[in-house]
Amino acid sequence: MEVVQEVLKHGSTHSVRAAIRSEQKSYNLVQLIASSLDVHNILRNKNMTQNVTKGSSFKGINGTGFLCGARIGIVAKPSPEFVAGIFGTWLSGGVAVPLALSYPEAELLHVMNDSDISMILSTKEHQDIMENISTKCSAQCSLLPAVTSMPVNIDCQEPSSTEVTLSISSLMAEIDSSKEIRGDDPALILYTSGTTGKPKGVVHTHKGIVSQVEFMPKFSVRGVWQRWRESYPNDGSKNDEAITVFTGVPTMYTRLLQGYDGMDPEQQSASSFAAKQLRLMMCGSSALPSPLMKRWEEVTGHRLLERYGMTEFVMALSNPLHGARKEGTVGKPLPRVEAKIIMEDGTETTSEVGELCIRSPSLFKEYWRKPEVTTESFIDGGFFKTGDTVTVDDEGYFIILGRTNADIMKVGGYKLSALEIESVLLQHETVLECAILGLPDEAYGEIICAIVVPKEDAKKRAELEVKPALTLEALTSWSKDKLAPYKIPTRLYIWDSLPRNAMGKVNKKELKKLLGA
Ligand SMILES: Nc1ncnc2c1ncn2[C@@H]1O[C@H](COP(=O)(O)OP(=O)(O)OP(=O)(O)O)[C@@H](O)[C@H]1O
Repeated sequence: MEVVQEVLKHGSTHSVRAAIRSEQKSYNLVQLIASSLDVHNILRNKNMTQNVTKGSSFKGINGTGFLCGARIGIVAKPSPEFVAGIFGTWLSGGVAVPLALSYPEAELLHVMNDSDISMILSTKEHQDIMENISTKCSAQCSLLPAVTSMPVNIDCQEPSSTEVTLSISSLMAEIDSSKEIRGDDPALILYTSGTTGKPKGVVHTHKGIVSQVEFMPKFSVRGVWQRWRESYPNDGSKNDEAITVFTGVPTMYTRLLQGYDGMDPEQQSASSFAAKQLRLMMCGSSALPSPLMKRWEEVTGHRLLERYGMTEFVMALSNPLHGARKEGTVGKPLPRVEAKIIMEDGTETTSEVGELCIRSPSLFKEYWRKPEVTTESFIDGGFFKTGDTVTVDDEGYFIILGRTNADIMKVGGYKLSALEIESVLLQHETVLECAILGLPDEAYGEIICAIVVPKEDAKKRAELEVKPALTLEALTSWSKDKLAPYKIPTRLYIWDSLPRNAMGKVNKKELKKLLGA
């Protein structure tokens, strides 16, 4: 209940102000909370209380709220309905499981079966698909009610303060009547990207969520550039609802640059101008290669602020807002986050290479139904072992060398970081994207394999000349003065694209299996 109570507290003071803007409409907290209560009533009227008590198809955990911690799947694009769906679930004592629309059916079913979803709440546009899928995992389905938006001209029809106080207190009365939900109870199960195996359900508590906020819009290259240009037309004016902060994953910035390169000079200039006006641009979720960071700065004037996070604790390390944003690093621990590096022998280091361990107020509670994995993931003192190999520079900025079991290659006695080699190859004029992985080898333990996606113009040239866009010989000779001899790839594949998951990450474990076979 803690999260909802926090929202209600804000609702009492900021209820008439817009809390969310979506597709040119605004929604205030009273509207969101009222809609959450509708969701609460839908859940209540579905006879779920009875099901929980009888222990039938409805599987609850703990004894909190009338849903007793049953899992409710939420299927909606980023919208007020999504937020109301989550709040409604929490008001009812349920655990919300956001289901990504970009997941293929098999992955969606994995998540639904793994988290044992009792009910799916979806918006109308996804109703048919979800009703079909729900039959395959015996979940019930219901529609998320549309949230009423604020009148366009809020000055004319602003609700009176009495109306607002009444709305808030009647909502409070409803909520207080449900069983108590504690800060330590599960609130949300987020699934990891599945970069290194099947996605795991990460359980976050009400208390953990109160310590942070997050929102992620749908991504479209043309849409993003257009939104920035509309925000800041190059006559120097500024739109009232201008975007001021943008955050994305490295693949998004690569795609945005591709989109930029395809524009005519006039549109390029309008786009650069608009992007320059934003206050801040951030990047995270996978390594931001230096060439990409530099090119982005040339085009938009923004030195991307790189951060490091995981589903398990959301954000932990960050370059500073004010101060040096150092390329190739993810900065230092955020306030109230503690980070330490543990070497293979279990000792702590402040300068060597080792595994990053994090302790933070936003740390998750456990992996869903994986008690052994949960136990193995923590060390004494409640520090979480991230599985990432890192080091620190002499100013205390953390450098991510990669996932220990996917990005760290053991080649003839050397431990090499795939991320470091990828960052160098991206400087090659032909290379648009690349992935480096270690393939098993009898003599060396592993050999370095590069998969390269060539840039469009290089691809076209190669097709015309009927030869590969890049050869291993050419890459080797180009790499000689940039990489130590033992870091130069000895196998090269040229592909049209890299298989990426919903977060834009490459599953190297899968690729290794594929190429090893
Ligand atoms: N700025 C960054 N630089 C390099 N790597 C990063 C950065 N930010 C996040 N990461 C990587 O992303 C991981 C966290 O991503 P996420 O929680 O989505 O799980 P995943 O590792 O992609 O998938 P799974 O845990 O299912 O295998 C981190 O452990 C780290 O490897």
